[in-house]
Amino acid sequence: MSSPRSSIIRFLKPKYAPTNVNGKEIPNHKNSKAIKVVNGTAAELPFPQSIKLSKKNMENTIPGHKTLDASTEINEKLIVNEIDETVFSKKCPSELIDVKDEDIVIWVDPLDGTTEYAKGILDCVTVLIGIAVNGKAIAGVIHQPYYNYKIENDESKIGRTIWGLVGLGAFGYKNLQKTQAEIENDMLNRNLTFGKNNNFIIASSKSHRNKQLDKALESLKPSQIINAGGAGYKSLLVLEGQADTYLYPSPGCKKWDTCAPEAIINSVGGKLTNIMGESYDYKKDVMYNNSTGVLACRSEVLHNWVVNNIPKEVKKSLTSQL
Ligand SMILES: Nc1ncnc2c1ncn2[C@@H]1O[C@H](COP(=O)(O)O)[C@@H](OP(=O)(O)O)[C@H]1O
Ligand SMILES: [Mg+2]
Repeated sequence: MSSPRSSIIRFLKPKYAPTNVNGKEIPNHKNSKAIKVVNGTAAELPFPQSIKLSKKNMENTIPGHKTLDASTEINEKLIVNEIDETVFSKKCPSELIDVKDEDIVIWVDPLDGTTEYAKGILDCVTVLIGIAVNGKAIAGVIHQPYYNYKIENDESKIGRTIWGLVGLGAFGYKNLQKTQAEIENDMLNRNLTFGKNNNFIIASSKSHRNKQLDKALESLKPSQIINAGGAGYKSLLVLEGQADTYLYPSPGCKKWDTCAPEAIINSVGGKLTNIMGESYDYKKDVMYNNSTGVLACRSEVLHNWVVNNIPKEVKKSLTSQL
């Protein structure tokens, strides 16, 4: 049997993946001169220099708008050489041990929550690294470089890294301390009903609001709506139970926004798909846009309910644009 070090799990350790981008490498937002705001979006950000990618990564496919290609010179100082042995202390699921490099595609968003970053709303900023095998989101890293920045003066305590692997679980986040059966039962007990006021919380876009979203919210009638920036951040709200659902019934999110969140949420028993309940394909030649929206829930029961209760005209408006 192959050693776990030759398996997919090696991408989740700092040596080969930018999992260890800590607050020190992310420029101090207040002193950064590199930000210009163009049409509400930050341009000329000091990324991707702050992402550490080893040359080894370059042998895999890393599609994306803000990513590096194989010819890019990488500053040696940015390459992480230390090994995080805690990752290797976990057992790689047997079906992933012998995955071939050519079947792996890595989707990187070096800065998710761009609009919020430009506005200084720093909790929402994440670095996303999603690993797909044969088109399926299998493993992911969400790094939140400014986590705790409002309450913590000690720089070493600012920032955190959450990672997950389907078949193994997720690590580095505040676990709900409930079994998946308890989470599912809790949702069943809420008796969600179409068009009635329902006891659940939806997180959705702060900076990309639109008619489809408003229409869906009108029908689902959640008890609370959290408007927050970033696909990574909203996925963390779902992972940690601050929101029950992340819903974005609109095109705009890209594969690099959802690959890592999908893998992490799926790895704990939740589900991230398009609004029809279908998983996205993360092969290297796919369209970058997630044109049929995003729906993530920590509970599969809730996920099914939302899929079945998103108004037909909202679904139609997305599929008719394909
Ligand atoms: N209508 C739209 N146009 C462009 N990008 C969009 C978009 N809707 C969502 N996105 C992208 O999806 C991610 C999550 O969006 P939101 O914060 O609105 O939920 C953001 O990634 P980036 O911040 O990496 O650009 C954002 O740019
Ligand atoms: Mg993004």
